[in-house]
Amino acid sequence: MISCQDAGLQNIFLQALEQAIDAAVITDETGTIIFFNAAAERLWGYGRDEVLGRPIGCLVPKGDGNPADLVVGASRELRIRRKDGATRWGAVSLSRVAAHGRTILLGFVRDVTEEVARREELYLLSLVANETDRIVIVTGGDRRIVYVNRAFTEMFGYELAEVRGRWPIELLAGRRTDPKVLQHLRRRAGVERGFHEELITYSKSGEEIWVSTTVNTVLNADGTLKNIVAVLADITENKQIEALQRDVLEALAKDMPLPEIAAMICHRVEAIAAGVFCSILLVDQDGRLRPLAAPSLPEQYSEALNGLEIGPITGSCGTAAYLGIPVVVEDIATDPLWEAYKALALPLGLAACWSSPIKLRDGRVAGTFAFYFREKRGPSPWHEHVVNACTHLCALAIERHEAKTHIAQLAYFDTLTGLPNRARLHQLIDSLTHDPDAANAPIACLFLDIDHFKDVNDTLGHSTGDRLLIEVAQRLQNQLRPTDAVSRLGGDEFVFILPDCDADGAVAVAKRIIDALSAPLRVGALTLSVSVSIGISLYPDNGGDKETLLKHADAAMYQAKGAGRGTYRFFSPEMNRFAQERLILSAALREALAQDALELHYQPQLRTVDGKLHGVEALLRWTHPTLGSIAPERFIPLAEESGLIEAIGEWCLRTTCRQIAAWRAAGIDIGTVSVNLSSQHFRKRDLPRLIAALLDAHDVPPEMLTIEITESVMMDDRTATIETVRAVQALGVGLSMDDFGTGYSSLSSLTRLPISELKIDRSFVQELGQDEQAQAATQAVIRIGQSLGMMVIAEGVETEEQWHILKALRCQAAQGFLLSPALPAPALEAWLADHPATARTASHLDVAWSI
Ligand SMILES: Nc1nc2c(ncn2[C@@H]2O[C@@H]3COP(=O)(O)O[C@H]4[C@@H](O)[C@H](n5cnc6c(=O)[nH]c(N)nc65)O[C@@H]4COP(=O)(O)O[C@H]3[C@H]2O)c(=O)[nH]1
Repeated sequence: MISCQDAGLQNIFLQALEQAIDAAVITDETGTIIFFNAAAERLWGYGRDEVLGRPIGCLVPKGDGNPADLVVGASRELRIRRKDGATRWGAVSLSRVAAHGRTILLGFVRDVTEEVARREELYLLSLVANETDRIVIVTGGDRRIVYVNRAFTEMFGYELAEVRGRWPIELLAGRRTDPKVLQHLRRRAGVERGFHEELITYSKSGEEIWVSTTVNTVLNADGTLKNIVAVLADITENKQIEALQRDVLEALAKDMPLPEIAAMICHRVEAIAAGVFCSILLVDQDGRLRPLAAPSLPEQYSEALNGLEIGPITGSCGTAAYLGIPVVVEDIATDPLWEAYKALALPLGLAACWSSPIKLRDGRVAGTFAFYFREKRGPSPWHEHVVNACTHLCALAIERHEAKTHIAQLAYFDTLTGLPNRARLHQLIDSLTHDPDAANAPIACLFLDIDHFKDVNDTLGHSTGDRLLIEVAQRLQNQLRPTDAVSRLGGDEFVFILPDCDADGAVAVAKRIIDALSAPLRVGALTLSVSVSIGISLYPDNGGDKETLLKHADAAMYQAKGAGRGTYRFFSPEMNRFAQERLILSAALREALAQDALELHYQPQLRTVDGKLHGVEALLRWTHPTLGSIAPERFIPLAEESGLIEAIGEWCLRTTCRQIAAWRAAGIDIGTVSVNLSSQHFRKRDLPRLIAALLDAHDVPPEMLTIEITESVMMDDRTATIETVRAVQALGVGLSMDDFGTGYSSLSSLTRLPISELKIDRSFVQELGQDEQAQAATQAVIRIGQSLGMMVIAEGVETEEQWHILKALRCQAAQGFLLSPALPAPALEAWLADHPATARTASHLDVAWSI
């Protein structure tokens, strides 16, 4: 107990201690509690009776030490253990009092639990602000910086002291900062809560940093601005990748060549990912690596990889391409994948290589994208991020390149033979004739046409024709010097362009080509012999531009054809006239058809047995207003080439039907009328319908019409042709085989189609009486035709002798100048009137030679 000489004063002191706001605890020198005021009772939750006489240690949690050991005079915080088990914090100030030979310890304790908690919270918050990678900037209500965190200092290089009081935007914005974004920031900061912007900022040293910023506004209770809190993240690398993506897409849109795009990707990636050497390789169709870009690797390294076959243990790239998965080699020196190749990489200081396959949308591995490192290591997540973006970009670029190549292939190359096409040929001639280095150097242009190709197409079918063209193209290509080019213009026409080649050189090449093609070609199961006709024109003498050069070579080619085929001819000015004439004729023929200026003449066919009329052959005549009469042998091939032949055939059929109807109406018995149709008509399935409609429209009995077909129709084994011929025959119309014996057809093939009539070609007839073999051949044709139940008619009978021989050979009918040329309808009628002996009798149809 405290004793005091002045009991009154003692009492005052005790009252003061008792009523103190802070808890007051007094212990004696042994640490035993001798005083515990009311505030202490509240703080600890103990009544004083429960603690007086107990050691002071009972007031703090076990293990926190003895409060009596606290330094006297200093203020300390210690934990308080309350009676209810809760813990609170108290700030203790301790005094030692010595009087009357006794020493006591007086401790005042203030409850600071809330303060400690707030301080802890602040400490944690400061951790958040300072230990994060995010940059934090806080401004006051005047928008000037009051706080920046450690990340800010690390990123921008400014200490808090340097930036305090400055405006953040003015501090960080710079040359390339988007002014619009700055304007947004100024307008929204301090007004809106939680908005984002991305902008370029600048560090103290001037380094450009892309940041994404989130800005929050803190207001006072009265709504005035208290703080602005901006949290920034460095997105420079993402932005760099985005920029790279954008630039690659732009480059693609601008049609930048693939190697340039690849080099750009490498350069940019090396700038983003420091210490990396980039390499992009392509995988070709044979599974071989082809360097595309590796701008920072020595050229000889890329060259060494060129042509390397991909496989399961082929370094990083060859293996990645082979397996289709990324391959990480952290140590080239020891990794088995590099065993065979490390000697290439190690001397260059390349220690590690990580390669990823570039996969296209169809799953095909088109190439590899690789990172080489100088130290042994694998990729970081950031590297992976870059590579993911880049393999995607590379795939896009390669796909685009392939699509472009394919389009160019379609646009500039013939799909059948793979040779350059006409468009490419034009480009080539232009580039040669416009090359200032090769000014006036002669260029030879060789125009090739396969002889009788049409017959192959018509008789053996288009697929055989196509395969023949492929074989021919192959042989032609084998004749090329490295500087020469051969292209296919279409059909069976090929053009050679021989730079720096004079007339002698052109002859040598022409001969070589003719030779090369003279050996039989195997086309599937067939062996075919082909020959070519070649026209030669020379630049600049025969033409100073591509059109003229080609036109003149074409004209020369026609001369080569005319000279017996299988040979070559040089262009001469006369040929030009000939070629022009062909053009003029073609246009004039079209006009004649449109203006109904063509005519049909009819040549009588008489039976040899009694001289009576068997029928007539309708033959086309064209008289040009200035050029005069033009022979069908000139204009029919033109019509076939220009596609006019179909319309001409239709016109002939219509005119014939109309004429038959007119004769029938006039009571003139003309027998059958033969109309010549080209093989092209039989490829149209609507021919039977057309004939049926014309017969019907003019009320012509089908047996009065005979269609003359050529051997090429008979040999055409296309289903469409065979079906059309059969459908025409099914109408009741006769089918006559024209010019028999002049082409490829064999007698046995006669049975394939429902032929009712055979015409012996006039080349046989003209030899009758002079050549025994011709007579034997004619006889054989007559016999076989008749044995197949066909009518046999001889063409081109010009002499009595021929007529008598044919009669003796029992050829049933004949036509020819001896009897009558082809005549216009009125003239024919007059001829018939003048030759009453030819008049048909009712029984004559039954008369036929039999063998
Ligand atoms: N040397 C000689 N020739 C004679 C004699 N008798 C008739 N000729 C001619 O021989 C040709 C017979 O016609 P082709 O063999 O069908 O040969 C025809 C035929 O293949 C074709 N042609 C004629 N008209 C047409 C037609 O309307 N359409 C089609 N597609 N071709 C036609 O043109 C070829 C030639 O017709 P044209 O010049 O009219 O020539 C006709 C005719 O005038 C004679 O005694 N001696």
